Amino acid sequence: MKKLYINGEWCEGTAVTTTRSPSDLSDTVDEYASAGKDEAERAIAAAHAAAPAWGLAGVQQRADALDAIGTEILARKTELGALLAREEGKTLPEAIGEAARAGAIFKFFAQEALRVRGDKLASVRPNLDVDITREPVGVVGIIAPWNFPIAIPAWKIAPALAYGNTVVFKPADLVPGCGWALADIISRSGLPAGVFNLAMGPGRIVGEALTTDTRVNAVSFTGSTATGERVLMACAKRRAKVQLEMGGKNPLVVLADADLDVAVNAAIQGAFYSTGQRCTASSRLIVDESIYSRFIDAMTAKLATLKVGHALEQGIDIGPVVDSSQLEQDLSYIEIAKAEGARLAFGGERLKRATEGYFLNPALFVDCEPGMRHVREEIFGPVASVLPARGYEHALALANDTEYGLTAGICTTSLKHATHFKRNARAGMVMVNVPTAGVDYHVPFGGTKGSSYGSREQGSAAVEFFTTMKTAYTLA
Ligand SMILES: NC(=O)C1=CN([C@@H]2O[C@H](COP(=O)(O)OP(=O)(O)OC[C@H]3O[C@@H](n4cnc5c(N)ncnc54)[C@H](OP(=O)(O)O)[C@@H]3O)[C@@H](O)[C@H]2O)C=CC1
Ligand SMILES: O=C(O)CCC(=O)C(=O)O
Repeated sequence: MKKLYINGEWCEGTAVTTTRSPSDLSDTVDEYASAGKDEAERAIAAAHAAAPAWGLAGVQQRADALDAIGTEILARKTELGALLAREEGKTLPEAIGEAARAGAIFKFFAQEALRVRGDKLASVRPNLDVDITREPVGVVGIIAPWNFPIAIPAWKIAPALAYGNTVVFKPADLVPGCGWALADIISRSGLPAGVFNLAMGPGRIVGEALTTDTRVNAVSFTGSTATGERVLMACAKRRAKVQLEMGGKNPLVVLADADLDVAVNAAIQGAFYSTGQRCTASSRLIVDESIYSRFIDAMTAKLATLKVGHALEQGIDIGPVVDSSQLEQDLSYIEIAKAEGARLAFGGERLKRATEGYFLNPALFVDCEPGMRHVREEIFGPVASVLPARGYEHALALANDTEYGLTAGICTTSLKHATHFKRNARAGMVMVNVPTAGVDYHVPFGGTKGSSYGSREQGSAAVEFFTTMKTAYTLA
């Protein structure tokens, strides 16, 4: 059984979680210790005790530890990718790519640790100097989702440690294996005891402890809107710093002048790769009516060539849905869409394969209307809705007609429309002729409206969340 990591030691939990591969329910991935209230409390206490010394540790020590973590992840990316594919159901190439991304993130923040800047200004009063410096926030609680079980923890843990904070990390209960593997690597990086702690366990116990315990100074969360709001309320009540990345209902606009191959590739990758289980997925395809039928024909032809199957099998394009409740959610939205009058142009049915798993044929709904539930609500599966648009202005209005604002994409050969869309799409990230999903690791990530709350993650923007400013006045 894989254990919890608290105060530099591997320890038992109060329960055991057994995980199975969504590609093959007879394949038991492993058994993991699950923290109860006591272990969550011990992890928080360890991070709290370690915070003052780590906050004052030299930046070289932080940079060395992060670089060592990044090096080991990169050296073992194939093995980590195989674990990820087996546990979460992403295809092997996607999973290896995610592991490599996590390694690159640790290496990026190893360098960022050396670049924390301050400022020095003349005072408005005589004989005074003013210094502005950044300090660690203290103890950071990290609550991660299942859909990027290595990369998302990496982009929260790496900046937290780089800027001198201590960490209690709670992976999603569906994917403790990836969280454990990351913790195992971190445990060998030379960090002092208590600086990093792994508390696998249920959200309602470990997650709640992180959001309500006054010793946790900041919480970084990615997951559903409902849980995000709960986390926000608990943190706001005790004035803890909080950062939320939640849902998306991302539009991909395809204009009349788009290169059809580019548009179809962007739509297929953005909507269906990673089984559509990405907050950046293009779940709304908004297509100019003059190329509407050509686009749908090309999409259905391409969809018919995609292979859905076991995540570890060679040549598979789309792995299984992560678990039975996500599959139920996907299937129920497929029924809702049919009942709403959308036309199912492709897929939508459960598929049988050699192993028993949660395989779903990607679903493409066409002739959708903006008010339909499946067009407005996040499904988080391989289901996309096509809406016809009457020209650019109408397409932009449809794109912005959502309570979310994570990513927005456009396929066009017109510089004028691409430039206008970049300025006017109400989203935190805008893509031109590339899929809405799949982002770089060294630039800010986050959305507007209902998708995000708090300052941006990733890149040099991460310093905002993981540090606090101090202004010092000195008599010269
Ligand atoms: N935007 C995104 O990136 C993601 C969005 N989602 C959306 O969320 C839906 C449900 O997925 P699900 O995994 O259940 O998402 P959740 O929001 O429930 O889970 C995200 C994280 O929050 C934890 N958590 C659960 N309850 C609490 C709580 N009361 N306090 C603090 N933390 C808590 C979870 O722990 P535990 O796993 O133990 O429950 C997990 O680590 C999906 O269908 C999808 O729509 C899901 C994943 C990512
Ligand atoms: O699209 C990506 O690269 C990142 C997506 C993501 O962070 C998410 O789905 O939670």
